[in-house]
Amino acid sequence: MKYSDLKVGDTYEKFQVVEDQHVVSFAQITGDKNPVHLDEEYAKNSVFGGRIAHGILLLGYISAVLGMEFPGPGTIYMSQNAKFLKPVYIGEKIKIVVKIVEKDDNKKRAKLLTNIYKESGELAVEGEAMVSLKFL
Ligand SMILES: C[C@@H](O)CC(=O)SCCNC(=O)CCNC(=O)[C@H](O)C(C)(C)COP(=O)(O)OP(=O)(O)OC[C@H]1O[C@@H](n2cnc3c(N)ncnc32)[C@H](O)[C@@H]1OP(=O)(O)O
Repeated sequence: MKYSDLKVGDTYEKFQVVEDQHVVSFAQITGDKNPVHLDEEYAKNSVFGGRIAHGILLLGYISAVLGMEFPGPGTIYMSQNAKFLKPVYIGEKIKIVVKIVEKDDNKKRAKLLTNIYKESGELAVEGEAMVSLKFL
């Protein structure tokens, strides 16, 4: 995709299953072995009632969309903010939505809405990213 192909309002959606192996691998890679992600018994007795995905793993799925699909290879992260509004459970099929909300044609940058929805349709992660698209 070229910078000139992208328009404000363009939207991309992707479904992603949060696999147990993703959570286990993420915990091993980063060292975040918080029992709410890994320990069934602990998580069952927590406020969430079951194991949930790391918030940053969820942002990783967004990163993968930005870097590989929309806008795609050449996209460079400048910033990403996020509010984790609802927990996402292991095995859930989430919907990732990326939308171009602003373009800066001089700097070839874009502001993106980056949201994740639960299977129930509830907003789980509300976020915004700024990306450089100079290298598309
Ligand atoms: C460090 C790692 O190992 C751990 C993780 O990664 S945990 C995984 C990522 N986090 C989550 O999955 C958490 C998902 N979010 C929630 O379950 C809930 O939002 C919460 C338990 C964090 C907070 O719930 P609660 O205390 O019940 O708050 P309310 O829903 O009653 O809302 C009250 C007001 O706070 C606002 N708010 C709620 N959550 C957030 C948030 N994440 N960020 C910013 N603001 C939040 C909410 O909008 C309400 O605002 P209002 O103005 O009063 O309406």
